[in-house]
Amino acid sequence: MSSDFIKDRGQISVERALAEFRAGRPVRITGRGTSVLAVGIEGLDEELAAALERKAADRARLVLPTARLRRLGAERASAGIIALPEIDLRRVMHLSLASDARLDAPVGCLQPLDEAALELARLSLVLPAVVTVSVSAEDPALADVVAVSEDDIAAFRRSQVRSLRIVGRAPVPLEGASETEFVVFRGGEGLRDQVAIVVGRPDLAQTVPVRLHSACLTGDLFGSLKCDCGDQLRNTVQWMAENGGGILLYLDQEGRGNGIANKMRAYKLQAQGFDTYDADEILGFGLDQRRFDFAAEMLRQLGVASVSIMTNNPEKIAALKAAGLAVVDEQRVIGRPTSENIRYLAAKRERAGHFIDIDALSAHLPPRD
Ligand SMILES: Nc1nc2c(ncn2[C@@H]2O[C@H](COP(=O)(O)OP(=O)(O)OP(=O)(O)O)[C@@H](O)[C@H]2O)c(=O)[nH]1
Ligand SMILES: [Zn+2]
Repeated sequence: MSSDFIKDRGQISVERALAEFRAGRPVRITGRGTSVLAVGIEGLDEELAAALERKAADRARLVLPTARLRRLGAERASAGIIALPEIDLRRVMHLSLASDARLDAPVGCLQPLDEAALELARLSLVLPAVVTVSVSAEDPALADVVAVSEDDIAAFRRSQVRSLRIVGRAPVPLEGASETEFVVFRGGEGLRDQVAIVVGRPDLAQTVPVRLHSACLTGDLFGSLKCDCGDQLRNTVQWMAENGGGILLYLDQEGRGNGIANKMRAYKLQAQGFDTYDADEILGFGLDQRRFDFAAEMLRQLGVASVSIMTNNPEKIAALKAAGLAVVDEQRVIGRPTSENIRYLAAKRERAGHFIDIDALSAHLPPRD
């Protein structure tokens, strides 16, 4: 395509690669004079496995993140690979996903481009488990496979913050908050636009109450009893409307940034007794994959410099401070405790240091029906 239409070739090639990964098709990753074909395990079937093996210049590799390798019994500081003499689908799925799986081979060090393949999986919100095979860069049969460079993958998240821009805004009266404006940004994390909800008329020259709210379909929309997000969302808007206004950032970070499909996989594991963080670790996710640098940029573009942040999450406070915003004070945002979410809230406090008073919450648990 002519350069008239292409402004940021690198960002575009990553966006195309994300679409391929989500469709379960392989992508060719290039860099350091080498090339690999990479495919997320969700897209793997017998036919694709055989095609990869035909193209492979050496043995296929299953690339797994630190969290998953830890679950398999290998304590490591970085991701690693398990060599695949043959791409045996049953073995690949078991090693990548089963909650009772243990290592059946030594873990090797990442080979060039393997980490880029894993980052592509994370960015495309599929399971963070990838099969890679080294291939020759000149193979004509790979001409129609979407190619992307290792460097462009590594730079993508930063470019998404840099390119963040307002693409639309309009008044949307809400129940209990009639003077509200939705401001839509393109860029940031996730695969959809981000929305800043300006409640009332906050004086941007003063300290502005703000909340960084990660999207939670189950809680925000359907009133899930498994978390406190829906209450936090509505209570925050209500409080802002009654107290001089504020800004709620509604961020495309479903599932602590892992996406709704992975959150449902985690919920299925939670139904088997795992807590919210162990369930994520079984799937290969660390404690919390989210970043909030782009949220700070959204506030900056809205003209906010000094904030009173409404959260229990120390990571969010630290992120706004690191981005240079003045965090003047913090307000806790607590939803109703339920017998289904009290363990989730306790885990956030015990394992992620959230400022949640579990004893006070437990005292208000509704009687078991
Ligand atoms: N992976 C995973 N994500 C979850 C689970 N329960 C809720 N979430 C997600 O957790 C996030 C909660 O977002 P927030 O309420 O903005 O943030 P927080 O980290 O809880 O901190 P606060 O600002 O104090 O609420 C959303 O992305 C939810 O989809 C779970 O069990 N597993
Ligand atoms: Zn939730």
